Amino acid sequence: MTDDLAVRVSGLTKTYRIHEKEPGLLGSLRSFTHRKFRDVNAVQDISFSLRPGEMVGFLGPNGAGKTTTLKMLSGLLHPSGGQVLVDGFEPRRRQTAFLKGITLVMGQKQQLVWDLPAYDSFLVNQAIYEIPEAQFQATMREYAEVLDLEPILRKQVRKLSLGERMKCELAAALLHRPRVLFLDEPTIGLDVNMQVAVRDFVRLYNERYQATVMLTSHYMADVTALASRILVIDAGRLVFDGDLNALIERGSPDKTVRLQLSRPATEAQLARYGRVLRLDGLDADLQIPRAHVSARAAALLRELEVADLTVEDPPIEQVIGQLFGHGRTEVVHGP
Ligand SMILES: Nc1ncnc2c1ncn2[C@@H]1O[C@H](COP(=O)(O)OP(=O)(O)OP(=O)(O)O)[C@@H](O)[C@H]1O
Repeated sequence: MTDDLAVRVSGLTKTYRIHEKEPGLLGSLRSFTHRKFRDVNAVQDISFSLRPGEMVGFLGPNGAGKTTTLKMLSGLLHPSGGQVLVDGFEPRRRQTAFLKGITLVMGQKQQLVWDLPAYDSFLVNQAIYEIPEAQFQATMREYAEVLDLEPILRKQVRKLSLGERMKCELAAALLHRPRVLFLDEPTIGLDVNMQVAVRDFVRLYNERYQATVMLTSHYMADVTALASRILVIDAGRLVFDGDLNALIERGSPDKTVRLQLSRPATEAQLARYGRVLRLDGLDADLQIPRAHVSARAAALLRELEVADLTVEDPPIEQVIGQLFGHGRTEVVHGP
């Protein structure tokens, strides 16, 4: 089957059926005769598509359905409804050609063998994915250089730091040079330097191999650095699909203007331009509606003695929080 899209998802749904047991011994006994079930609608009727080479941030609060979606896209879970094509294949069939074209990296799970050096796990993956020796050597050289793996390749995985291990996990997961990457919290728990190393590697891989990347992360810096398009899922439903900037505009009608004054001003003076969020000596932050920012900034520069003025969007975490707060159920498409 051929498809010019890397990922095509239509009406994707996953319902988990969970067994509910009443508490206590009596509850346990009763559950033998009267089994009670409850359905959890983890993913509800979501549709979207990704073009080859696109990098997309997949955001949502805890329990929103991100991991469930990524597992269905990788063929680890069967959907309860809807259609999925990844790289032209139906993931649930887990055909060899499909598996050779994708990868799923889960920051909280590891595939490397704990008691062996990472290099041995790379050899196992070479055999599983039938990677020709020359390509294996070339890829190893490339990844070792970019991720600085040389000093850690021969150490037992259990002796590596979390960041070192994550770098090896990524290299192992990308050894077969997949075209589609599903990355579920690849930087979780890493220190800032390691987060940047992982981020840079993903960006380089995307550029070099035109790979499609779908990424979840609780670190907004990952998302803003890698993805310009964002999908937001909340309670199993897709509530936003569009440009990161459009999301910021929609989620927050205001901008923050940061001022450094060269002569003090009173709160009342500043309040003529916008809501005063902070006034600390010569430093002040004003909240100004987006549509008025240029005119008010010009007036501030004209009418007060300003040493420096910057205009900032609110933090993306705040924007997303506001979007969820609205409790939207239909997909909002950015431009
Ligand atoms: N195996 C399972 N059986 C029953 N319910 C499950 C199972 N896995 C997940 N769920 C439920 O499905 C919903 C979605 O979970 P999922 O792990 O996909 O969310 P998530 O967005 O990845 O969350 P997080 O950011 O916390 O990892 C949650 O309500 C969760 O409790």
